[in-house]
Amino acid sequence: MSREPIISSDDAFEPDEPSGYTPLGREDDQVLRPQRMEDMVGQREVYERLMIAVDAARIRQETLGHILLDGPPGLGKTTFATCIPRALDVPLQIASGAALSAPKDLLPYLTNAQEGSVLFIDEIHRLPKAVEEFMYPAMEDFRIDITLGEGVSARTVNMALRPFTIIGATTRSGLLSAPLRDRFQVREHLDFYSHEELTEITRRNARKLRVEIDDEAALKIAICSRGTPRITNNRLRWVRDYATTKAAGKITLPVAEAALGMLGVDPLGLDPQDRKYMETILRVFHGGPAGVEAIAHTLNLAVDTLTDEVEPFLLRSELVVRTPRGRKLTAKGYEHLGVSPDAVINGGRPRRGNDDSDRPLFAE
Ligand SMILES: Nc1ncnc2c1ncn2[C@@H]1O[C@H](COP(=O)(O)OP(=O)(O)OP(=O)(O)O)[C@@H](O)[C@H]1O
Ligand SMILES: [Mg+2]
Repeated sequence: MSREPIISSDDAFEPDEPSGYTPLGREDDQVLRPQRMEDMVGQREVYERLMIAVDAARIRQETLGHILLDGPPGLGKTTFATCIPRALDVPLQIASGAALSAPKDLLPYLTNAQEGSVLFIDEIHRLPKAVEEFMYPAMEDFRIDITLGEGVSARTVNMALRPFTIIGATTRSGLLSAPLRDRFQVREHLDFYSHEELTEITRRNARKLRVEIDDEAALKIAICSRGTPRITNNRLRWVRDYATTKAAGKITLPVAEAALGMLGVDPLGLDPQDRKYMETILRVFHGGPAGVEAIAHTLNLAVDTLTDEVEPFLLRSELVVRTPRGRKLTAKGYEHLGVSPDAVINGGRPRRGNDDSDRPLFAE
């Protein structure tokens, strides 16, 4: 089997390389992304199961079964998908479901796939039906049917492929058709990270960015990260910038609090967009239930942005619930906005006759 990695393992970042070079801007993304499976923090059960599958494939010198990773954005789907081929020491090709509009777009990836290699298809729920159906025999039997010519002279040629692994990633596993979903031998759901896990990610990444950070400050950044490592990294970079300009480079708790306060991040880690979403349900829809399209239109946001990026963490935090009739604030949601559910009638104004009728619904 020919196994030349496209991503070589020697571009892995060495945290203690003595160059004194401090990476800046977008390069940080690559620096902060774990390069090996062992560097991944959290998702322990998913990690253990994937490692068993990877080790078994390696020991038996077999091709790894297809893997589907789903979960909200920024939780590590792409990171797992790039670490797995490294662990197997096999090449990786990367494609996006949105860019594969016809079977011919997928063809080069399939024919280029070396034996045992990995083809990562991001946003796999965006594959058109025709491409999906074209993939079925490729995934199951490692062969494809290609139609040559048109009309009466058209004929179908059956072409064999080298056995390879597809890793699919999606934020919307519900949109995947059952036949496609069933062709993945391993299906893993990534969930939000705990504060402890995000604290560990903050500490490790502060070392990589060569910035000093207190334990309380690391915990504060973790709590303010909406359970999401990508947000942890963004918050850490912002707090580092703030510390560089305002606090001689060291991240202490007051520095982290001041920097996060400037971003409008509240004690639960919600950002202004999260609060605007909750306030819209409260003010415009009287606490709900409200349809997601109506909320999205009011906020001038795409429905996908709401359902994929904003809602999962708020649902998970039990600030909002999804009911058959739409989204509703929970008691915890009202409490977080500093409003009593009883106050929300008559178009969001306090109850008539209430002594506090001039009291604003939102604490200023
Ligand atoms: N388990 C982890 N340990 C440490 N850092 C992580 C972990 N998972 C993710 N990260 C960090 O979070 C960033 C975002 O992760 P990643 O790109 O893998 O998310 P994703 O699930 O693919 O998101 P999207 O759905 O938006 O594509 C990574 O660059 C990495 O730095
Ligand atoms: Mg990704």
